[in-house]
Amino acid sequence: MKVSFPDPQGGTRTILDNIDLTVPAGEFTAVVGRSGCGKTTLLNMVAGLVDPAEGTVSVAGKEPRSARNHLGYMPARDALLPWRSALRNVEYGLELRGMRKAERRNIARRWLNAVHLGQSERLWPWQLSQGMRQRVALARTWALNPDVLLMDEPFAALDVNTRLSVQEVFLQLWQQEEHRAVIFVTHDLGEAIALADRILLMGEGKILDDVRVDLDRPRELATIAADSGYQALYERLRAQLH
Ligand SMILES: Nc1ncnc2c1ncn2[C@@H]1O[C@H](COP(=O)(O)OP(=O)(O)OP(=O)(O)O)[C@@H](O)[C@H]1O
Repeated sequence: MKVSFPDPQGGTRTILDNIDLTVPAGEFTAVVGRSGCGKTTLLNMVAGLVDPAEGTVSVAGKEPRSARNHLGYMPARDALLPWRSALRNVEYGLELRGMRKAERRNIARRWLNAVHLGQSERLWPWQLSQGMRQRVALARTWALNPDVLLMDEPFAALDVNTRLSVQEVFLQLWQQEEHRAVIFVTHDLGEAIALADRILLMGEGKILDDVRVDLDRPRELATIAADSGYQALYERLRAQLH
C-alpha cells in the first residue's frame, strides 16, 4: 500500500510506501516514529480520510468509508463542542447516527460514569480541566461502540500525572472488552510500551520494526518502567529511533 500527496514544487511526494499491515481484532497496536514520518496519514487512511495511491485498505472486511460505524477516532486535542454540556458531547455521535434521545442519553451516562465523570455531566467544556475533557472525549469515542479505535496522540497534551490517570482509565475500559482493536499513535516510547501489545516503528514512510510487547496484563502503569522487559524494549526502540 502506498500514499502520495501533491508536492508544492510540482509532481507528487510519496508519504507511505510498501505498507503491508494487518491489525487483528482485540490487538492494541502503537505506532511510534519521528515527526512527519506518516503516522497520522496511516490513521487517516484507515479512517477513509485519505485514499491510497496503490493497494487497498479494509476495515472489518469493508472499504473504510463503508465501515464508519465500526470506527472511533480520537484526536490529540479533545475537539469537544463548546456549546454542548459534557453529557451532550458524549451523545453527539449517537445523535448523528439517528439514535433516539432516551436511549442515547442512557448510553452517554453509562460511559461518563465509566470515565468517572458521572457528577460532571452538566458542565460545559470550558468548566472542565484538560484531563476531564480528554475523558469526555474517551467516553464519546467509546459510546459509539467501535470495533476499531484510532487514536492520534490522545494524551500528549496532558501533564504527567493527569496523563497517567487517563491512561489507566483508558486501559481499564479496553481490557473490559478486549475485542476492540486499537491503533494508537504516540511520540512517547514509554507510553507505547506500557499500553500496547505490539509496536510499529515508522520512519521515512515505512515500517522499520514490528515488535511484540510481552508484558503481563493487567499492567500497573505507575511502576511498569521498573520492569526489566520494559527497559529492554525501551532501549531497543530508542536506539532505532535515533
Ligand atoms: N493532505 C496532505 N497534503 C499534502 N501533504 C500532506 C498531507 N497530509 C500530510 N502531509 C505530509 O505528509 C507527511 C507526513 O505527515 P503526518 O501528519 O502523517 O506525519 P506524522 O508522523 O503524524 O507527524 P507528527 O508526529 O508531527 O504528527 C508530512 O510531510 C506532511 O506534511
